[in-house]
Amino acid sequence: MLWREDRPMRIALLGCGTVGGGVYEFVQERTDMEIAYVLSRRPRPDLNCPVTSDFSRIVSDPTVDTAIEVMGGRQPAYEYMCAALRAGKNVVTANKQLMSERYGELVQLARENHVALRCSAAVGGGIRWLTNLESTLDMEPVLRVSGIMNGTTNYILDTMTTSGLKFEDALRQAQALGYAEVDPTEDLNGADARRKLVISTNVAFGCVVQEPEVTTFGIAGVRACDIGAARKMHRVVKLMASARLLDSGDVACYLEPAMMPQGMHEAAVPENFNLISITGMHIGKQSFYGQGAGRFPTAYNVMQDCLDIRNGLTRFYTDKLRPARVDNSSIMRPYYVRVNGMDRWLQTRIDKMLDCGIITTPVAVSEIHAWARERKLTETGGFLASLR
Ligand SMILES: NC(=O)C1=CN([C@@H]2O[C@H](COP(=O)(O)OP(=O)(O)OC[C@H]3O[C@@H](n4cnc5c(N)ncnc54)[C@H](OP(=O)(O)O)[C@@H]3O)[C@@H](O)[C@H]2O)C=CC1
Ligand SMILES: N[C@@H](CC=O)C(=O)O
Repeated sequence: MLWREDRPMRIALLGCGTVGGGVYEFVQERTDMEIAYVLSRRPRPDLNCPVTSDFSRIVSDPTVDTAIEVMGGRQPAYEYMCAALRAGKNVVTANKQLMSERYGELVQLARENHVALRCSAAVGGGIRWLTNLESTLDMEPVLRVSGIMNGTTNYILDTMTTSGLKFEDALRQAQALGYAEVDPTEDLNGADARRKLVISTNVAFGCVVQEPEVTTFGIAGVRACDIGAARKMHRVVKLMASARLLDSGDVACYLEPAMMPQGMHEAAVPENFNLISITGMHIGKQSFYGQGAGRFPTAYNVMQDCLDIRNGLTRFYTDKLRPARVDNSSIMRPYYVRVNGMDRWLQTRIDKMLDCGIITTPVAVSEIHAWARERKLTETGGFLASLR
């Protein structure tokens, strides 16, 4: 690691949009850090530091000790992160897409080059979730992680529930507030939360699971009648991520809407907030709560990672990279299902008819997700949610 205590930490800021702009502002107020470069593909007369579109200038500058990647997307972010790690620079990133898809490879690369790789803002926005998970792991095995991991969808579900806002209007507001991904379908179809779940699962259980194995159902199909059906059962619809270590060493790992009983903490999570919980062997359940998206909360988490590095941290959250499979066949739950037209599979699983949907008898997560995929449930205007 190139950190030297006799001068400020010299940061290359790769991307200066919602999150990067927040980091830029925070650094202006400090003397222990400075922005050596902003990488931008267009002129930025608003910035008071060197701006370049040439990444090779950054990576070859030995005075830069830390690269903050807040550009997002796969390329060129992946290429730049790898080059920075190989050049012996610490990397702090908020990029859940890359950290999920390239997890083992990036962790290994950081290890080989003896530099820190931190991605706290990639899960939970402003919540110090991954660092708390790391601390727990120093003490005892983690058995489960679960919670609300996407600010945009929580904002949509919450405003539909509490203010009766229409889905489209709630999404527009979430976008205007800077919560949504560049392509908001990644929030709505669960892809964004799945990435966060994969990173959390890998860190929690010291494993590497493959993203496509994590069965996912998003909230793109949710309608006011689904919110109403939940309310009649004294429940609230939330998008829940869940992972559990199985006796076999594999993991149950899935993302789906859930109707949470009104008394549960998850049911009360408002706006863009996230709530993520660990279940440890001795501590039981511990939850972490805060804004899951937005400029300053996310930039705060990036800054905290930089401070950890400045204080001498040189590693990732775990060094265990054990390959694991996903197996969701042993988790059984009743589900609320609203579908356009009954079929044989669903017919045999009806427990209760509601005004606008049905409640099933307990069904395995793997089975109902496979059915929903085959039925193209979202595409045909349907919806499902487990009953917790
Ligand atoms: N927004 C949020 O609440 C959160 C975001 N994140 C993650 O943080 C990352 C950044 O998100 P966010 O700030 O919202 O995104 P923005 O789109 O607001 O900002 C991205 C910035 O990166 C720049 N950029 C993109 N591609 C390139 C490139 N090839 N070369 C140089 N600059 C480039 C863009 O430049 P230009 O202005 O020219 O388009 C823009 O300034 C993403 O990985 C996202 O998933 C994580 C947690 C929360
Ligand atoms: N689009 C994401 C941003 C933060 O990760 C979200 O809404 O949670």
